[in-house]
Amino acid sequence: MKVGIVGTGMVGSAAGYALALRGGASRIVLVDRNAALASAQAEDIAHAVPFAHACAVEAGGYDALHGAAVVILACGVAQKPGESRLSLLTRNRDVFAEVIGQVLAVAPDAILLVASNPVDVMTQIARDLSGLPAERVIGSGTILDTARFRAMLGAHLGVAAQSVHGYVLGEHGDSEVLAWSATRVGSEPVSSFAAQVSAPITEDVRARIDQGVRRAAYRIIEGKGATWYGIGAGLARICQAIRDDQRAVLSVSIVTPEVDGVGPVALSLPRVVGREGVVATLMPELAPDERAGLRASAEILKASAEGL
Ligand SMILES: NC(=O)C1=CN([C@@H]2O[C@H](COP(=O)(O)OP(=O)(O)OC[C@H]3O[C@@H](n4cnc5c(N)ncnc54)[C@H](O)[C@@H]3O)[C@@H](O)[C@H]2O)C=CC1
Ligand SMILES: CC(=O)C(=O)O
Repeated sequence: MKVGIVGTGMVGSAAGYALALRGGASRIVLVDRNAALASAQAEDIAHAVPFAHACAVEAGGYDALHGAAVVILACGVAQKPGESRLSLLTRNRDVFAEVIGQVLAVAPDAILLVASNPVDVMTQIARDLSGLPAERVIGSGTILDTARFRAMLGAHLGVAAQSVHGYVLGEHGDSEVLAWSATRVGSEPVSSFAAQVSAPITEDVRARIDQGVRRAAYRIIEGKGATWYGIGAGLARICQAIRDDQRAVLSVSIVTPEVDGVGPVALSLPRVVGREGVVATLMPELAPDERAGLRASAEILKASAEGL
């Protein structure tokens, strides 16, 4: 499967590297308005290939995206320390207005995989600009927040993150909702598992994990200027689900007709991802406070999109 990446800064290059290591693509094409950067990133990633899976890595102009099955959009500006994701909106909207027509001119059948922030509203913009069906314009959404939740909860419980089955819903951002009530570890509800391993989820533990997940990007950006490894791996994971028609349940963002009376709005819910993009959406059973949080998150995102 050929995967294009437009925007080859920290996120785009990390996605390319993760794709090469995981074997998520047979051909990776890097495009950036800074052509020298795209070339250098392609050459560097290509040097990881002998240690990983067979794939071709190259840089080029938009014409090199011809035949791509997925095009990752990681172009535009990123947050500075203390900045919110939503503050990037008008700047990245202008970038997408320039980029998406050029992508679709050569790769009209590609699934668009949006990473640029604020990723939910950017997904809605990409959908509007492209005219593609909603299920083929996928935002990475909370795939990263879900990974952070699983990592932190797994560490608290002393269990592999892979055995934690829980999701972060709504906005990839400040209003996101950790769906504690729908979380299981192995086959057990999280509270039952926590009691059995003597690691109870007290109010303090819950608040620490909640803030740890919600504030992760701010913390990491404060320390190293940007985040890239987690999202790079998440983008590669989504590509694998598409390439292999895995029907994997991932928390990703697409334009959704209605969430608790609010919509249409792009936000994350657990969704089944396969070759055609998102093929089904699940609404977890949530506690009343989580449900109210999800509705509030949807309202914030809808207002941001309408404010443009
Ligand atoms: N969805 C998520 O979970 C995450 C999203 N992000 C977002 O990803 C985006 C990229 O972040 P970074 O890679 O750190 O930024 P970066 O500044 O390192 O890279 C952005 C790249 O986009 C390119 N670019 C800008 N305008 C362009 C245009 N019109 N056409 C082609 N290329 C263009 C730039 O030349 C640059 O190489 C940001 O919006 C950031 O907030 C970052 C981390 C996680
Ligand atoms: C920057 C960003 O969106 C994140 O790391 O969550």
